[in-house]
Amino acid sequence: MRSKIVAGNWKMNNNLEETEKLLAELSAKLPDTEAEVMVAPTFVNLSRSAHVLESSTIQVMAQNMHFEENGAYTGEISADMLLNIGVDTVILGHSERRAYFGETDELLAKKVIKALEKGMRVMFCFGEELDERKAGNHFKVVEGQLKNALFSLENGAWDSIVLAYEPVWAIGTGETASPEQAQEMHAFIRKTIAQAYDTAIANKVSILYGGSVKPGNAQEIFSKPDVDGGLIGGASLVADDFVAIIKAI
Ligand SMILES: O=C[C@H](O)COP(=O)(O)O
Repeated sequence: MRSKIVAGNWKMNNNLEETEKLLAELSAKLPDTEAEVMVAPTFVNLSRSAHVLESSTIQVMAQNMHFEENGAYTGEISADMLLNIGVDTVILGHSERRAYFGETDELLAKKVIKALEKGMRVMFCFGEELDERKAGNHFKVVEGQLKNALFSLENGAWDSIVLAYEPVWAIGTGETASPEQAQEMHAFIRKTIAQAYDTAIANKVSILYGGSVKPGNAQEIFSKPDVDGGLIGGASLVADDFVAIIKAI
């Protein structure tokens, strides 16, 4: 059975003091849930967050990592460094990494392979731009992103993959995909995986939706059969909103 997951991507927000405050608030208000709850603070606050949440059910993720073991890569962080501070899940392929830092499917494939080789879990993000949807190319774009970055993985690798479909036009814009649009794409993603691998793999992978999920729309989006939770940006920075979204699942 695939897991339900609610994950907060804190992006480049919150200093150490603010991060600790948010973690404390979240820990105090965390509802009883069968869903996995995760947060991804910035790199500078990651070690402290992992320490604070050591005995919590809230998991800590990194927002990115490099595909090499170590070496002369100024500004970069390796898988081993993350594991060393107790972080074993990494977000890869976020549209902001693709758009502002030139991350391609080919580069992401290398990062995914390295993370899996190290025994990490990968939350792989992908999704179409507005012009691609308007042109009716969204299914093709999404299929291409999956194929280029993930479809050379062996069957067993899918146990460590979580997918996050994030239509770029819905990220931070307040414009959410309708629950029907999310369901349509998630069902398509599952079908595409079933064709490339098999139905058992397609049915066990968690597929999260991301893009302007808020307390007011979470329940309807999460009620769709192929939506297994959400990757939340802005609303995960406000403890009460994030908690309301966790309750919605
Ligand atoms: O990683 C999270 C997504 O980019 C969604 O961000 P958002 O909830 O602020 O639209």
